[in-house]
Amino acid sequence: MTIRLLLVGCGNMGHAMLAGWMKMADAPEVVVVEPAAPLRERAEATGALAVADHSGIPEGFAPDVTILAVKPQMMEQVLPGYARFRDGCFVSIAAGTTMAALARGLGEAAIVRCMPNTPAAIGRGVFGFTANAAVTAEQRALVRRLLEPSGRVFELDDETMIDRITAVSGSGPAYLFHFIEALADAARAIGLPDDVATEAARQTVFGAAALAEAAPEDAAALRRAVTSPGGTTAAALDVLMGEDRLTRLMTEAVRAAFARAEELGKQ
Ligand SMILES: NC(=O)C1=CN([C@@H]2O[C@H](COP(=O)(O)OP(=O)(O)OC[C@H]3O[C@@H](n4cnc5c(N)ncnc54)[C@H](O)[C@@H]3O)[C@@H](O)[C@H]2O)C=CC1
Ligand SMILES: O=C(O)[C@@H]1CCC=N1
Repeated sequence: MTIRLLLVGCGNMGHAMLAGWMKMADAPEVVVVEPAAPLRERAEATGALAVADHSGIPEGFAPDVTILAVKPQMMEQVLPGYARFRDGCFVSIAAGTTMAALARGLGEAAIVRCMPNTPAAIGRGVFGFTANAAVTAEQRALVRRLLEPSGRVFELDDETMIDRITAVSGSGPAYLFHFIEALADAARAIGLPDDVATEAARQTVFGAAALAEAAPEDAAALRRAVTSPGGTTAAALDVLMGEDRLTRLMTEAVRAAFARAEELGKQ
């Protein structure tokens, strides 16, 4: 049976998920609500029907799943327009927005909090999700059917885990993108031509990530295989690993993201 989806908000993350769904062999029927005309056009190019607000949703469209993909700060004002779809299940992807806040806007409803990431657009996402007590086994299976083609799915039994995974995989792609920028800047700083610096940094991250996925060894073993005793890598790793510098920096960054998710939940 074709899944009927209502996607509310088709910005960066909403569109990434939409792109993933529309590549599924049994692609769902999707109605998108998005106020920005260029983003509606982009959504329609995938095969979805896009409307500017909830009053434009076709009469009789009864979504199995309503995905709430607006900014956390918008959620409170957006929810009342969708409470009428509570025969289906709701999936919020907003960082921080709590189950309690979602239930205040939607009433007694089956609600899933999910944290995706943008590589979902190419089937390489990471998703954490947690469901409230009203979500049936069928609805849970439906959510998995929607997420699994787009990446790795982790069901987490405690809502606070969603704020934690937000700080790791939700925000994580940005950390890696910044790593590429930083490596390219460092390459320029030691005199590589600009275009070589940019491409060498990008390709090194792609190659290393692909190898980390394909090789049977774990990351530590792969790192050791690059590191000749007394060689160049050891000199660089002394800087990164000395006093656990990079681990401490990553931990500080991830803690900041987690704290922000918790703060967003209190607004
Ligand atoms: N960007 C990312 O990598 C990730 C984002 N998220 C979450 O996804 C949600 C959306 O984030 P982004 O896509 O980055 O933001 P965005 O700003 O790109 O997308 C939000 C979209 O909602 C639309 N919108 C505003 N008011 C609306 C309304 N009343 N009805 C329907 N649509 C409306 C906006 O026009 C915009 O296109 C946020 O809650 C964020 O926490 C979660 C995981 C990763
Ligand atoms: O930055 C944010 O708040 C959202 C949530 C995870 C990724 N982007």
